[in-house]
Amino acid sequence: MNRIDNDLLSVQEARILVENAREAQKILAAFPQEKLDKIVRHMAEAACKSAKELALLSHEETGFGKWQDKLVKNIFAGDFLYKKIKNMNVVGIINDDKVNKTMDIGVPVGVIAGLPPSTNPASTTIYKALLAVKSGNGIVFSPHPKAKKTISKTLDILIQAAEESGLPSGAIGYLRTLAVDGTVALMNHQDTSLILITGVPKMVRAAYTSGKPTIYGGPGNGPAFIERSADIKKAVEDIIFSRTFDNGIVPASEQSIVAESCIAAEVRRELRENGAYFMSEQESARLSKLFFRSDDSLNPEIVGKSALELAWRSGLAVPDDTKVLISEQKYVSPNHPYSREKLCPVLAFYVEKDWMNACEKCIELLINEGRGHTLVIHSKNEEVIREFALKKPVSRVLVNTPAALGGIGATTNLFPALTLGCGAAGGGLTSDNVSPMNLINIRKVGYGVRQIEDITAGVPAVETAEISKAPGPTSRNSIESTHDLKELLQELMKQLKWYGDY
Ligand SMILES: CC(=O)SCCNC(=O)CCNC(=O)[C@H](O)C(C)(C)COP(=O)(O)OP(=O)(O)OC[C@H]1O[C@@H](n2cnc3c(N)ncnc32)[C@H](O)[C@@H]1OP(=O)(O)O
Repeated sequence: MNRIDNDLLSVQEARILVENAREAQKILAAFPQEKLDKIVRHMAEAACKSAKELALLSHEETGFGKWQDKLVKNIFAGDFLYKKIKNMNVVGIINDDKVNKTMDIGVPVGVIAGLPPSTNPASTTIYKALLAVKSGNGIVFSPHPKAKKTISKTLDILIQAAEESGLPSGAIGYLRTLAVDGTVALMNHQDTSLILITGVPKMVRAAYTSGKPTIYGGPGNGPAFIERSADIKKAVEDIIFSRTFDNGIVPASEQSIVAESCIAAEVRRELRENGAYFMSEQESARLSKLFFRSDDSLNPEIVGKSALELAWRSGLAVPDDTKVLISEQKYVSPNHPYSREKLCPVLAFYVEKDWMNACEKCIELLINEGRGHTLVIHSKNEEVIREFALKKPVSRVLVNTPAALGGIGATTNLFPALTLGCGAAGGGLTSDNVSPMNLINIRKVGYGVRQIEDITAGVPAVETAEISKAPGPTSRNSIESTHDLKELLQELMKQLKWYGDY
């Protein structure tokens, strides 16, 4: 098939998939929460059963990360996330305040366009599919072309389990013919209500161009600040663990360390003891040539590769037990390769004289890239932690934990999520760890009716304008004298009634 035929087929397919999902979602919208929950449970069980197979396939197909850590993430989505959402009320009456006489009704948004990244193809697909069904939505996926086999296989497993337990056919679908045109058609379709996208900068731009509400996991570039009161040994272990988890592919993970000068020597020593290799200036420059492509985008060749492989590729001689490559840096700039996100086990290392300067350095780094994402602080000083949390342009401040796992809610009590919102700071719709609650609209019901006397009770008389006594619309010319506010409101109510009668 030539490229034009492929593009046309993909567009056609996208249309049919969205229309099918729309029809199926109309049925799904009438399902009570318990019925949706039963389907979600079967999907989660099926995902866990195939977690290892999918982890291996993902690694084999993309070459990103480590299959063992991908297995952890698949189980995280299929089991840990499932346990978190299983008792949540998302659709129907989700809040009934009998005292204030208000009610919240969770209403599915409709059909979602889901785009998983090549870096976490199986786990993010499981996560998005569970969230969509839990919230009564249809979802049509556009698999990332570099992880097509993994995403298709994951979806085949989930769809079979879901449809066997009552999901209307077509509620979950995916494009078989992959092309940018088809993905754009999916996002632009009039029946697509929301786009849920993780990674892929070019597709994020296309999503925004569609004009549809878009929830996306933005780029990270989070620094880890080690403050003088920290348990340095534990902080370093956390950072190395996090930075090497799935070979540094999780956007919440640390991209740099900022240490106070009074503890810098000890931090360096601990880092070396835990498998960090501090590169010379020349070695740093050599390695950095691998980071970005000529169009300045991240080079996929380095993504999710081990420190040893990166060293080998750039001709650096490093010890065999090297886990992380570190470059000592002073300045932050958009053109500086060590000031940006790299999705591999490389860290920049900054030394600042005190926590206030460290605070500024972290802000500089985040403004440079990763605005709205995540930062981590290692400290026992609650005052510093609070000050840090108050000032940083991020949506997640993690304390004394590995950022890769803390950010996604594995080692913290944040919502377990594989799409981490970056809020307005990062140009996004939400700053949440995206949950099923982000995939519904909330219909508000107010039935505790307040009388006009209740509104005006205790309101002092004020200088104001009179409204024409005659029935009909008020005009500026009818302002004649002064009345108190209570009279004014009563007059307004009369006029509103007149409109009603009319
Ligand atoms: C838990 C989390 O939040 S996971 C988030 C992980 N973080 C990221 O993904 C960071 C941002 N991603 C990236 O920078 C890149 O995707 C990388 C570096 C990881 C991989 O880069 P690459 O292997 O070159 O793949 P890339 O994602 O750019 O896509 C390759 C091509 O497929 C296209 N493509 C991607 N997804 C789709 C899709 N669903 N449909 C059609 N085309 C697609 C891209 O537009 C791109 O087209 P181009 O070659 O014309 O530029």
